Amino acid sequence: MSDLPLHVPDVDSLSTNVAPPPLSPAKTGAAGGWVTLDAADPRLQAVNENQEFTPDLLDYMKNKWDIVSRGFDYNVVAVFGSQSTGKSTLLNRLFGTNFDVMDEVSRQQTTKGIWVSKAKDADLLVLDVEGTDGRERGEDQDFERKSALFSIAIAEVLLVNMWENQVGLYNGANMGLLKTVFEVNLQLFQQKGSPKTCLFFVIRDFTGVTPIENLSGSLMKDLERIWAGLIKPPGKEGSLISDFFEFNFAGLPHKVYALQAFNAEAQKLKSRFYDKQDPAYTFKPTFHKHIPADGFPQFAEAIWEKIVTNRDLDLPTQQQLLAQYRCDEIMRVAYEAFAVEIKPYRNQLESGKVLETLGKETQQHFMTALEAFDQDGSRYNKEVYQKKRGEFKDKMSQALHVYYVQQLRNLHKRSLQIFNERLSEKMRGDDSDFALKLRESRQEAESYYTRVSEASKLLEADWDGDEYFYQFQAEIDDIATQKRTEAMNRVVKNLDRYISQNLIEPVEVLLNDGPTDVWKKIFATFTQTLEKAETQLAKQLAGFDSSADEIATSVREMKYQAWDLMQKTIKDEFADVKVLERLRHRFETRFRYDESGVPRVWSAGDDIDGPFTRARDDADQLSILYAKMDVPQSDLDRSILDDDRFDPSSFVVLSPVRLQSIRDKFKREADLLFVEAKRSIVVNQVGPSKLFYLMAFGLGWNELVAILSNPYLTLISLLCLAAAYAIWRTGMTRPVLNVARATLKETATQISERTGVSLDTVMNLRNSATLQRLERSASSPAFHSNNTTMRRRHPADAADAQDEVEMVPTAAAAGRSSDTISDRYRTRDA
Ligand SMILES: Nc1nc2c(ncn2[C@@H]2O[C@H](COP(=O)(O)OP(=O)(O)OP(=O)(O)O)[C@@H](O)[C@H]2O)c(=O)[nH]1
Repeated sequence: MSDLPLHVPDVDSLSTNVAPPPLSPAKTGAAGGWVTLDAADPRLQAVNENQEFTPDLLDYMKNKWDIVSRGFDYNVVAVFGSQSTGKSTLLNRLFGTNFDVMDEVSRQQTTKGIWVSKAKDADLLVLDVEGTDGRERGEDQDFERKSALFSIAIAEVLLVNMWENQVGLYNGANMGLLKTVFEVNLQLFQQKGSPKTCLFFVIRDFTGVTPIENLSGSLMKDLERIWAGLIKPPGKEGSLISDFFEFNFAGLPHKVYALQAFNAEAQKLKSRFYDKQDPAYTFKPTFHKHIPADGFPQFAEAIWEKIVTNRDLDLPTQQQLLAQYRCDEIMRVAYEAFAVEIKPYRNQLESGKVLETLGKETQQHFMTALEAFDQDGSRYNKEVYQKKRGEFKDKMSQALHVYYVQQLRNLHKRSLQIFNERLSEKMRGDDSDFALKLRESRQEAESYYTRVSEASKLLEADWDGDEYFYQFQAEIDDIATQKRTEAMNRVVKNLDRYISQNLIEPVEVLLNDGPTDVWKKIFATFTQTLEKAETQLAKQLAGFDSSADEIATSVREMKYQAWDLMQKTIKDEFADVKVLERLRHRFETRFRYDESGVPRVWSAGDDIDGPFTRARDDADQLSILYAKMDVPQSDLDRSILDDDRFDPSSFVVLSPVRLQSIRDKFKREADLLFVEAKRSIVVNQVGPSKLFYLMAFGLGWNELVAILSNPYLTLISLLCLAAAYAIWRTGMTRPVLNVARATLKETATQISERTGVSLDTVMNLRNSATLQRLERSASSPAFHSNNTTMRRRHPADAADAQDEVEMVPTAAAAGRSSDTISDRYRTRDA
């Protein structure tokens, strides 16, 4: 802080000591916007009309004012107020400066820009600032805001100069301007612990009618009200105006009409700036900005730069405000009409429709609304109008963008539908050329999407629908992959069908025939089928744009699946029952039929044991043949052998234990068939002997003669013979015998009822005798020599055997082929 001299120069002497300042027109002829003064003039234009900061401040502070070496011992005061309110006069009076004072006659603005000078006899920098509300700048408040903010930021004391009659006025007292300045100052320069600034209100032409306390109270109310309305930055929301400012007030009487009083009050006021002992001394240490004097030029320049580049000060003029208000109003009306016009599209779009003419129609509504806005809005401030026009276009564009997005969503669904429909049409029942069909369907769907989405755009807008299109493409990719997989599965399934048709039946036939090279033939069939299937698969997969790798993998998989199918087929075919059936079939074919395929009817003396042994051994050999796939594994396709799932043990079809079990079962069945054959001989042998006929003839001679000698009996006998012949000739023998049997049965029933003997006993007399004979035959040594494993039969088996004996001649008589053997087995099993 400078030690200002205790002597306060007399204001009158100051005014007389200072040479009258030249009028401004004489000082404004310099180039580059700077006002040049002669070298002796100690004033400097710190900021010119172009808002440029002087490069000479340091030079002035050093060479002209000798203040640069004062460290912190200097002060800064600035003035703020409306134009031509005597600011420069006040400064000159108080601080002995020689700022320009307005010419009374022309009454034109004097101070332009910001001027700085040093106070006489004090280390005090004084800033004279261009007045506010000047007619020269009109509505452009830009500079006055910046200069006021600059003054508050760098000065410890800001003299707010105003006429007494301006107190209480909002604009007249520059309250609006101060509000803006406070707001920006708070944002830009006020930190926690920042020094306060003194706002020193100097009421000019003060009459004293209203005491200064009342005027100051009124001003404070206004100031607190505008402070309350400030937009305060975060952290300072609850701050008070007194946190940043202190306030002083002083009244100066009319300079012309009360000159003496003016001089006296000016002298007192001056004392408050010069005399530290004055109780009302103004420059308190708390106001000092703590900038050393040699850094002040840089500090002031930096502050100015920050202010001129701050956008918050770009506030509108009255014209602009009016234009804003009117344009907003015009925009509101135009937008309402526009909203009504476009509303119907919303409902249609929300119902999922694709509106192919959406872009064209909304464009028309857009242009109509814009024209309505232009018609009225264009009459107002061009800058504001253009800005609002842009806002209006944005607003309409945003509303239509919602429609556009909904349209794209609907379009997405519709285009996918088109894709699916086209692909399904092309693929109907035909999976060939899948890739080509897919490409065509996709192209159709995509071009539809692109065409409609482009047509849905607003010409003025820069909407980007790419993201939606990519989503659409991604979904097509997913569907295409799914369809491709489905189609490929169908191809593979068809191949599976082909393979099973060409594999299962031939394998079954080969196994039934059982040639000695059965496995070789089965493998040959398998390899042949695989080769054909591979060719077919490769050909079909080529239509899917499959890579060579993909095809190779599919072929490998197909081959292994074929092998798996063959294994399953063989497993099914080698269930115990089926193997036994085949062995039995083989045995019967050899044993029951001769080489020409004619069924054998065994008669006494026939060699049964020989054919039996050969047939049984032949079937037994077949079982051994079945037990293992008798082919080298290397015959199998390499890719099957290399597959992880391949099991080398799968070549063993029947395990030794199972094989033995099947052979045992088969031998038991063969033995049974052997017994059947033996029984059939016994049955054939049963019948009346020649002796029986001779005895019957001898014993019946008398009855024959008696019949022949009696004409009636002869006639009856002849009739019986004729009837018998007729029955024989007409093939009615069996029905007649059946009738006879039924009669016999009925007779036996009657006898049983009357005699009390059981019916079974009566009916089975003949069979029991036969059975006994068979049992004896079955236990003969010849039988046992051919069947070492045969065991003694249970009586219950013997009863079964009897039924079989009766079936043999019946089957043979019906001429059934060997194919019906299994049926007979089933009958027997049941
Ligand atoms: N009535 C009255 N007139 C004054 C007073 N002080 C100065 N004037 C006159 O008012 C006119 C303007 O004075 P300036 O000091 O140039 O006013 P200013 O506010 O600096 O003007 P600008 O720099 O142009 O804004 C001059 O003709 C002064 O003689 C005052 O206290 N009362």
